[in-house]
Amino acid sequence: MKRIAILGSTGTIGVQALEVLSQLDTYEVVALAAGRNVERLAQQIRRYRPKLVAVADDEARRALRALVPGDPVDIVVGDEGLVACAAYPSDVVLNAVVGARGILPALAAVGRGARLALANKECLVAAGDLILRAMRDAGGEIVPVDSEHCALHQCLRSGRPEEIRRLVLTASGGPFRSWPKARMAEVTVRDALRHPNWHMGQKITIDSATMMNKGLEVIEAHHLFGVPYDKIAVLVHPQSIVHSMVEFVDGSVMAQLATADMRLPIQYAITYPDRLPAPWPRLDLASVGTLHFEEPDLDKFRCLRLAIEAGRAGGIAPCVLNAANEVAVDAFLREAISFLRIPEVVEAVLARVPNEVPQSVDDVLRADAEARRLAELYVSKGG
Ligand SMILES: NC(=O)C1=CN([C@@H]2O[C@H](COP(=O)(O)OP(=O)(O)OC[C@H]3O[C@@H](n4cnc5c(N)ncnc54)[C@H](OP(=O)(O)O)[C@@H]3O)[C@@H](O)[C@H]2O)C=CC1
Ligand SMILES: CC(=O)[C@@H](O)[C@H](O)COP(=O)(O)O
Ligand SMILES: [Mn+2]
Repeated sequence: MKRIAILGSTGTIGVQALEVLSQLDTYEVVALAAGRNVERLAQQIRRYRPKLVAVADDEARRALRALVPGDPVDIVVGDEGLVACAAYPSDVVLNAVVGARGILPALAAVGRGARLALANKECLVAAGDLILRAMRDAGGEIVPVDSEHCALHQCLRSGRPEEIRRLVLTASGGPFRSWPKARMAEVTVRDALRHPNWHMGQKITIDSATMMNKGLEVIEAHHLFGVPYDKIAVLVHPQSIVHSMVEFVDGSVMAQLATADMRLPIQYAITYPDRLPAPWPRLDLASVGTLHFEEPDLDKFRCLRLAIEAGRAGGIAPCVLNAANEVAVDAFLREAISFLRIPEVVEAVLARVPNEVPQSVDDVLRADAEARRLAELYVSKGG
């Protein structure tokens, strides 16, 4: 049996991961971490019998303990709890928490040489250089769960870095791909939460609607595959069947295709280098008929442009972009700001924080906190 810790076990990725593990039957779930959904976490504890669980705070711990009164499981809290779950002895840590909260557990996992199955893209955006360095120093590894990066990982299995001409990340374009720019001022939370192809948590669904998700993924790809920004392209593909492609120097293009089902990348990241049979529906290209592609509109989707610029700027700019975006998305979901204010808040915060190269994770966490403070100020100005 291999041992696995799942961070974000109550979220959309976490729940699908436990479903995948139930079918594999060769993994022992040793640790689970979640935020405040203690009812779902209690069910998971009863079924998977982890040794350690983490929840967001003491209130959640009390509520969880009341639901599993006689269970021997240890319950820890907060960011220290998340790190304790990542540090708990295991072969694989699946990081599927949302947001920059994923940085410290990612460092804890790769820093002890474990495999990090990575869904939490925000940690690489904010602290990619530090996480990659910690991974190399400890001999750990990262296998991406994000569907595009899982696709690229598969396309690159037999390739050498010097053979890559460019990575092509596909993007669905989100629910507003075909809306005229003038109509974007009318976007409601309900509209933005209607992703055309994927059922995901609220934060990433809004990121897909602004196309910030694709910008974060460009930065994620830069770190994961060590490819410079001028060799990473974004191509809109509304069907989300081609999950990404690699163009090689001789003109060959390798693509990975599959139905839009995250159980595949989750299983791949856990079992790699093994590719195991799976029960989910297969791709039927004859019934799909035609695959459609188009260029992204960087004028309509300002978040995508901002993210690419922050990635190219490097230093703490991607961390600042990410933190400001988290605050702005949260405010949009609370209906405190409009959809079009999201890029405005991000751009204003980026302009206020001087860029520098972070030397340590403390530098990153300080920049994250400062960007959040400024973003809250812009949000409180309303609009
Ligand atoms: N969903 C998808 O298909 C994809 C997701 N990703 C990435 O994976 C990550 C997770 O996404 P997704 O599953 O959609 O998100 P969800 O919102 O569905 O789940 C988020 C998880 O994080 C947990 N969490 C929230 N706050 C805390 C906290 N303070 N401490 C500990 N845990 C906390 C939540 O716990 P609780 O609910 O108990 O509060 C939940 O388990 C994101 O980074 C996303 O970008 C990447 C590609 C695809
Ligand atoms: C499933 C997954 O990996 C998401 O990141 C997805 O790609 C979002 O779709 P968009 O292409 O609309 O951002
Ligand atoms: Mn993705």
